[in-house]
Amino acid sequence: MAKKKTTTKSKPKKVKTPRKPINLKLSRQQQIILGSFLFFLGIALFFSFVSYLFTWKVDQSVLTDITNRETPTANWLSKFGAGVSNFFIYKGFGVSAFIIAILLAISGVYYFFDYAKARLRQFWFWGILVMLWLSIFFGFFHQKNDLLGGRVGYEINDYLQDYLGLIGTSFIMVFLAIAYAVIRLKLTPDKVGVFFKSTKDQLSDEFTKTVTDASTTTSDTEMPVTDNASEISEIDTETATVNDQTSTKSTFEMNVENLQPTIGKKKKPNVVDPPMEVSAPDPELEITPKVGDELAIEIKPATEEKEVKKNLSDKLVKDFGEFDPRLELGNYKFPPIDLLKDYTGGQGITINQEELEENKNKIVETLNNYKIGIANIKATVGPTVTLYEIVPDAGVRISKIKNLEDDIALSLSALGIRIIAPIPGKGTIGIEVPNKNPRIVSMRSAVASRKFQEAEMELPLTLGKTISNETFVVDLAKMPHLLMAGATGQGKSVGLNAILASLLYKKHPAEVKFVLVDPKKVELTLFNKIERHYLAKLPDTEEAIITDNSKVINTLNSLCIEMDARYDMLKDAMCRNIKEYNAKFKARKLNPNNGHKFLPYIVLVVDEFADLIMTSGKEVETPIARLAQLARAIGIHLIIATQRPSVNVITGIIKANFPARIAFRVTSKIDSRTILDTSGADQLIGRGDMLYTQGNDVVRIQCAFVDTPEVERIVEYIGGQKAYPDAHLLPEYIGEESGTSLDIDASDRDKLFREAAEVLIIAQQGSASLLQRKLKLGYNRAGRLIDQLEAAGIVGPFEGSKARQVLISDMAALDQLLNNEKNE
Ligand SMILES: Nc1ncnc2c1ncn2[C@@H]1O[C@H](COP(=O)(O)OP(=O)(O)OP(=O)(O)O)[C@@H](O)[C@H]1O
Repeated sequence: MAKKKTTTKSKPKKVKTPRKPINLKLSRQQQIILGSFLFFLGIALFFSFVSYLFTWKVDQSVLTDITNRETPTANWLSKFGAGVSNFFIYKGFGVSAFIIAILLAISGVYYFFDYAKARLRQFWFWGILVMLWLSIFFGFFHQKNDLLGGRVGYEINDYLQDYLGLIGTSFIMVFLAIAYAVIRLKLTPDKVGVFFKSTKDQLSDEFTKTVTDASTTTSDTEMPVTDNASEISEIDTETATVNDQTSTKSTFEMNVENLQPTIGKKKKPNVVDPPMEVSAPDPELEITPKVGDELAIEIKPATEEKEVKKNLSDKLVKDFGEFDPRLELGNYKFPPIDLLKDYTGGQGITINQEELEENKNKIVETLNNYKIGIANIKATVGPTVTLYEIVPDAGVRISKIKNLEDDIALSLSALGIRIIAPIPGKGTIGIEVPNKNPRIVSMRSAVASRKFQEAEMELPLTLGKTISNETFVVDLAKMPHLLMAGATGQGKSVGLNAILASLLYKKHPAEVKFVLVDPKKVELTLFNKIERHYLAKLPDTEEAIITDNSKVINTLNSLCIEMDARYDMLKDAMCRNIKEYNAKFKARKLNPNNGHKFLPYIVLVVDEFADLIMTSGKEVETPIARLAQLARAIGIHLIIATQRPSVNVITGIIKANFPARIAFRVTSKIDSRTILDTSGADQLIGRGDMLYTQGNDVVRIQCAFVDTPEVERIVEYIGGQKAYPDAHLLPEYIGEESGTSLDIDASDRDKLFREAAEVLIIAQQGSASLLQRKLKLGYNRAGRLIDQLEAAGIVGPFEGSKARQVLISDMAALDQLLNNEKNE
């Protein structure tokens, strides 16, 4: 049992681990080197073999001592030549060993010029077969010459003859030769017949034509062909005979050869006599079957035109392979599934027959009390809820059952009863009744499910299990933004963690980046550990996780800048979405020198949206709405969670752009309507019980449970691995307020500017209250002075409750700074 468990554990891990396939393909350089080597090896063997044919007798005697440097050899390639030739020819395949040398040289050429290797494989296959055949064939002549068939040929031939005799062996050899001709040379008796016949016909045609032409021409004997004059006279006499005898075959046969050069040089003999039979086909002549010929047409297969791929991107991909965004963290290991806890102890759902029976009776009874008969009832047991599907008697109005929701709930004395009338696409009415002993759906079971592991999605999320106990997996990229709402303590944070964990289990750090906004300051802090792997932040900020509402505005605006930049890149690359763009970039079709780069998905998670809207209102809503409207194509997706699903938080513009919504339990029907546009979320039982909609159907899901220690283990596992040097940097956004304070003109400075600077430099403390005290100023003037000093670079930026840093160490440095300013 325990063993079994471990195997199921390791399986999904296997699926996830990004293993780089071993690339057996040779690079172009390697191909050229191998090609040259094989070519010269082939040529060397060829020369050795040729030389061996003449020198083998001389070298035979020294073969035993061939490794000795002093041994003299006659072969052109010395000891190497004598040795390999002896091996391949004498001990091997006889003279047919030349085929090996030729094959090696051809292979060299193929590799050198990078021709398709399929043909090369064919060459080797058939080459070796032919070599063996020849070697065995020459084995017949072993008595005459040892070298012809070599040892291999002789032995095989001898062996065959022992069993089959000379005749049997000969038959086999002939059979093999026929088989070769048919398979390799595609020769069939019909073809041979057609070939001979058509050659004959063609020749006869040509001859007829020539002869006819000749007959129509007068005084052709004076044609200006001097060098063939003797031939012409010869032909003339011959053809004269033909004319007389109505073409005797033998006569013409003699003439064909003589005729040809004459025809070629447009000499037209003065003869009219076409009938002829040609029995000497010229293999060089092309066969062009005539239309209407009763013979079979020979079809010349059209040769496939070779595609010329001289594209730069193809060359780059060939030389360097596709761009691999994971390469920088090539050794990154995805978190193993063991980091997650199994809350169910490996058990599935336990069905409590008694409970089912009891609930069924109560439902039937309640409905009967209202005179509603039931034709059929069926139960589907889920992790927390059981769905009773009823088919009412004919004629019962559905709305009547829907109105009885509260009565059924009362009679079942249970919270969280939801009536779905009718169940879309099923023609039944569903009554969801919570189980007495709900079962936790562990994140482990959801992550380990085949559905999640094999999900071919861009950003797969496993949210939990449906009522029929199926793992529910959706693609965030398709949503494309998600709105989550639910009263406090109903499982929102767990849901967010489940979503983040899903992505951590499926996506490499190079492929997805998170921007985490956590006004509650405690929910997402754990993810700090994976800052340099998975988080994105603004340049010059220390913490990647944003807990300060005022900074959220900058981040959102920065994301808008990133969005616009990505759109420009997509436009430039002529792609419609990030998927196409990244595919093109991976295929090296986009030049990084033109600003193109691999674009990771960016997922913005806001844990408490209501808080943000309260503090920043429009300033937050506008960029969020912009992102929600436009960012789907360029891979920025928003997940927004809120405790208070009221209309001033989830405004119309936000709702319109968040078609995918999750509702945990809420306190009122109105809240449920605000999130889902329908009631139902108010009847959930809490603890991860949720409704999910992506526009049309509402699905009830038990959210996967992932506890804080589990998340901690995951982030520690990831955080402990090699990371990028910094978090992913978003484009810089300069807020409006900061801009005004830095633009203060030197001429507009306060009269006390220099004095104030001196006070702060002496005290090395950049505080407005110090100026107030020392220079006896009011708060506003001191504040303005501090702003001017910051603009001049004398004090640092505002640091909350701490005093500002003084950037100038002494008076000399101050003088220098002010002088420099004057000179500018
Ligand atoms: N999917 C779940 N399965 C089982 N129990 C759950 C599940 N989700 C949440 N719970 C239980 O509910 C408790 C509260 O969950 P969670 O902290 O996610 O609520 P919340 O909605 O984020 O609350 P708040 O808004 O106050 O942060 C958890 O501690 C856990 O015991």
